[in-house]
Amino acid sequence: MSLVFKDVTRRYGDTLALDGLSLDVAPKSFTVISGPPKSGKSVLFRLLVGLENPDSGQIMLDGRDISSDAPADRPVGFVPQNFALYPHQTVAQNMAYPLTLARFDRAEIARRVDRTAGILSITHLLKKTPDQLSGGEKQRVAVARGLLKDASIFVLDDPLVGLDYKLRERLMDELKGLRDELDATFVYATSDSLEALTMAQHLAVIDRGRIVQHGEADIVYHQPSHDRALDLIGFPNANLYDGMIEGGRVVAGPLTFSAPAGARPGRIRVGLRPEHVLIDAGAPTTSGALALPATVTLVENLGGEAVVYLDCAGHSVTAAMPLYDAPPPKMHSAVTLTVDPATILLFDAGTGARVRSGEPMPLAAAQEALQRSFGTHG
Ligand SMILES: Nc1ncnc2c1ncn2[C@@H]1O[C@H](COP(=O)(O)OP(=O)(O)OP(=O)(O)O)[C@@H](O)[C@H]1O
Repeated sequence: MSLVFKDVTRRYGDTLALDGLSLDVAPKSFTVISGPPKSGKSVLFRLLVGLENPDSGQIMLDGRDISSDAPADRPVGFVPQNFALYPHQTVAQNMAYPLTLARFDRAEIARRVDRTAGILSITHLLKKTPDQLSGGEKQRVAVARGLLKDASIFVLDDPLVGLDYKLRERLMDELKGLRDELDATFVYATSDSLEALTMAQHLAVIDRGRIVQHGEADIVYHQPSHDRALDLIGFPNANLYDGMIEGGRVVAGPLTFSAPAGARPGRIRVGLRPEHVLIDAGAPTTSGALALPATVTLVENLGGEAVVYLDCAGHSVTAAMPLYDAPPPKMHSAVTLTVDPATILLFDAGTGARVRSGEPMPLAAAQEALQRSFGTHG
């Protein structure tokens, strides 16, 4: 079933929660919507399940606008962010509650509860009450309740928030398996970009009520079409510097390098992923690589890799380095950073749209790209 948001706007007083948001969700995909807190994820979902109506715009299921249909008439299952289980009811009763309200017959309710409990491995919990469950088990029950509906689209609003990492990882795997089993479309919101990258087949980056980029997760990570997508997706955060193109050179933060052919002079934003900043890597192997003296200000050792924060000519630089063949540098030590200019991303300083290297983007094209990334496809 195809799901399309078309120019959807939702305002609360002075707050523009959704700002003409457009998004095509691929049928039967596992689509993750990732964005910072307050970017509009929950509001978008409340509109989709019918708890609220948009001020303008359309929500289309298989080409039909459902934005004013009653929630019960929408083939959409919902796992909300804040779930509450009724303390005096058993897990089975908690799960069954929405179906009981919708006056399903008992046999059908029992069949669905058993099936969904089986899929989520909570059959042994069905007779327990919520106070006998761990945090992870409660979350699993809440997910099960949302999946009980006979729906073709399931909406999960940050359902793993607050769980410890191991449990989250396991539940993430299970949710992906569930999508396959139910053969439905899953739309999943998270403000954790690592979780987004781990889970997503399709990734939509939301920022201030708009989709800034939508595509395969790999592409969004490696080819961000907008500086906000680079900034919001990935850990550690990307390096971003405002700078200028002048006399055929880009100067931004600690980086100075030849401007791509035909790049127009003026303001520019420059982005660099931490894994593309090499520390004491020896003589550069690529011609034109930048060699920058820097001082280590902080090292976070994550076991297999280290995140190293540096000062480079008065600018902060973050590097991520694997630790398999070298230990991390010492605090306050002087090091040399190597950066291959081919890994540096350029963005229009005004619109934030990506400027492809070697292919300067005139203003009109940049604006068009921005509209596209804020538009249906991204
Ligand atoms: N009922 C409401 N009344 C007023 N403002 C609201 C209401 N619901 C949401 N907002 C505002 O709309 C914006 C988007 O909120 P939303 O809850 O969708 O963010 P979110 O991306 O889900 O954030 P989080 O990750 O923290 O859940 C926020 O500025 C929020 O304060």
